[in-house]
Amino acid sequence: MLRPVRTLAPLSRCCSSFVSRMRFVDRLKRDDGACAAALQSGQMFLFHRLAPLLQRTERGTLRPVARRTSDVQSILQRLGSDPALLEQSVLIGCSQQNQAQFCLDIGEVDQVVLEEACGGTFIDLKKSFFLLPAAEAPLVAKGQALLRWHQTSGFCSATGRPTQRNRAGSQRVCSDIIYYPKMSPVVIALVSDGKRCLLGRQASFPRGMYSALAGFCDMGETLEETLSREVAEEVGLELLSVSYSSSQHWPFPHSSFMIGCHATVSPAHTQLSVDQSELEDARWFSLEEVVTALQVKAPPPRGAAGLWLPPKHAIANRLISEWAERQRRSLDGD
Ligand SMILES: NC(=O)C1=CN([C@@H]2O[C@H](COP(=O)(O)OP(=O)(O)OC[C@H]3O[C@@H](n4cnc5c(N)ncnc54)[C@H](OP(=O)(O)O)[C@@H]3O)[C@@H](O)[C@H]2O)C=CC1
Ligand SMILES: [Mg+2]
Repeated sequence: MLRPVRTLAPLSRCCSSFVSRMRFVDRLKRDDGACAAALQSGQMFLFHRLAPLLQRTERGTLRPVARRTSDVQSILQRLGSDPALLEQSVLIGCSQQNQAQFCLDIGEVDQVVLEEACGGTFIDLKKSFFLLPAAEAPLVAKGQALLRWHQTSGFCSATGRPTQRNRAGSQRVCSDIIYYPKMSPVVIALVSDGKRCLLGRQASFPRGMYSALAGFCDMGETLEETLSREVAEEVGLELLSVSYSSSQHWPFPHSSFMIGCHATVSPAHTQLSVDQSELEDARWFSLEEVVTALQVKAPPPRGAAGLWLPPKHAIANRLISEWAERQRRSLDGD
């Protein structure tokens, strides 16, 4: 059963400005002239070979550097780069101040020279993502995903000819074939037997880290079918129920659309049969273990036991936190 559990409060609070920003972005996707004009007065997030330009904050976190397009233009001129590079910029959104936001990969220019000119450091997204503010990490991830898509979609898979992009970069075209940016749908679920929750780890995860079970949707499957199949394949259990929680764009390894759910199994059928080719381990964890792990801020030291959960930016963390909160409330009789 699908049951939306998240409300859209921020939309209703600033509805008119939200509507105008969304319509503005939509117009820029459709109107190349309007998009070119918006670029001139827009904000630019720079990348170097898909690594975003970031600055360190006093608190030890990172934040993306947004430069005015005119500044980027002058920097490119000063460095002797082709000003036509700006035409490769891709629209990623609109700021609260109604300024169009773009991203651009300047991989052709020497990284160190560019960092000095722009004031920041290009840091691999895998290393920086979890140090970015929750409000800005999705924008950086979206920019990287769109730039990657353009870098790998230069040719039509039907005719072999070069594809042409619109000004916003929201599509690429070869005669009458239109290509749109691609995402892979993934279902992720926190499975519970009523008292405990099920977490698994892949051999590639950092030491001690366990997460909710996830799997890519096969062609033709519903969300519920994907989840039932993945849980059966990975841990040998049959689901009783599935409810939707929330979703997230996930940039690793490429663009996935993560659909987050809660799922239950019968408390009478909880014996795990882990497919070792997919998971290194899967276990049932008590509420107490999960609550303790949610408070752990850094990975446990080498050799130390203890559960470590995915960081806050990951939807897995949200699902685990929701489950813990619900369990706590039901124990308190709320
Ligand atoms: N944000 C979050 O909180 C979390 C995000 N995730 C993300 O969810 C994704 C899926 O989880 P995972 O358990 O690995 O998935 P699966 O259990 O589906 O296993 C991954 C395997 O599925 C195959 N596969 C099928 N379709 C695709 C596709 N479209 N793209 C890539 N591989 C595909 C590949 O196998 P083969 O190579 O043999 O073809 C791949 O190795 C991962 O990318 C992971 O980063 C996972 C957990 C938490
Ligand atoms: Mg999986």
